[in-house]
Amino acid sequence: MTKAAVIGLGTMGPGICATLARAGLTVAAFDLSAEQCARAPAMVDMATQVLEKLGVNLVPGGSVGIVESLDRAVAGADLVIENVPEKLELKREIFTAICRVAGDGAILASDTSGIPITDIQAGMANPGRIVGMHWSNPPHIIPMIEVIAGRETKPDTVDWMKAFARRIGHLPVVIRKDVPGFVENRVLYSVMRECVDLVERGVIDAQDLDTCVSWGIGYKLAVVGPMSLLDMAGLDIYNAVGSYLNRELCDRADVAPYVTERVAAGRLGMKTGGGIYDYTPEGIAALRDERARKLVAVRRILQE
Ligand SMILES: NC(=O)C1=CN([C@@H]2O[C@H](COP(=O)(O)OP(=O)(O)OC[C@H]3O[C@@H](n4cnc5c(N)ncnc54)[C@H](O)[C@@H]3O)[C@@H](O)[C@H]2O)C=CC1
Ligand SMILES: Cc1ncc(C(=O)O)c(C(=O)O)c1O
Repeated sequence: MTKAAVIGLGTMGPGICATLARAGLTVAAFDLSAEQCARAPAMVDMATQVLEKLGVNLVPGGSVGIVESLDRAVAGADLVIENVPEKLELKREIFTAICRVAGDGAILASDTSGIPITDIQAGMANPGRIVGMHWSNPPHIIPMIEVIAGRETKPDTVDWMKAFARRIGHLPVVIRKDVPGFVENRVLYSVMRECVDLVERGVIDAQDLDTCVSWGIGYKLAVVGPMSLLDMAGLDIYNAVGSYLNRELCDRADVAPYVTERVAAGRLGMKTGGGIYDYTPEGIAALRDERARKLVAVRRILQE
């Protein structure tokens, strides 16, 4: 397999392109926005530099080209990765367009954060080749990729995706049931819901919460996974603490005003210069560099 198509060049697309090219693939990328297409080459270069620092397997000959249409990107591709916004109807529109152009043998993947693959593939041509390929941000640094089969996904497609993830130097995890949010985001969003609730209720301020979690459970979980941590702490401890604490945890089914109010005000975070914290363009560049450097250093240790 040599050609991949990446549809969508926002937060995730450029890092995915760089990772594929690093593995020797010819990548054709497309985004509806001319502005995103214009900024993409610099973002791909930044990710490529990080991959060089990581020393991730280099297969010579890879490249990334930005093309002028989805059809041009998808034509002749062995793998297509959809990376458009998290809206089911939009993703279905994109997959319908992809299926019109893609070869019968092409694998069609969605980087959806948690929309069931079954819902994306329903009614599509040759749905057995459609699979979830959920990367984590930043995609060129975080190696774990969730592989999710929808109801109609062929087992061969899952096997292919597992092997492909390894081929590009990543770590595939097969999610056995096509549940909303899969696994990573169900865990992440339960943590995020509790964190937002604690800050919103004034139990702790945002900066101290980040310190508490990053240097506490975040640091520990990077080395000791949750199931192993239960054995390390003792299931009796979990049993005792959970017996009174579980009923106290945030269980809201909606999104906290702490978030919805900021979204309504256009304060989306780094992408708008401010969200929970405020940022300057220089500060964002410095943060991105520092975070990439630290993530690379931690990944090197964790891979020992
Ligand atoms: N941001 C994150 O941390 C992660 C996001 N994801 C998922 O990946 C997908 C993409 O997420 P982001 O990159 O963050 O979104 P984004 O909003 O940053 O980028 C989406 C890109 O898609 C483009 N686009 C919109 N409609 C299009 C169309 N019809 N044809 C071609 N391009 C189109 C937009 O111009 C934009 O550049 C979403 O499903 C998201 O849930 C997955 C893992 C992590
Ligand atoms: C806030 C948030 N939401 C979704 C994702 C994802 O994995 O889809 C991430 C991420 O870190 O990748 C995220 O931070």
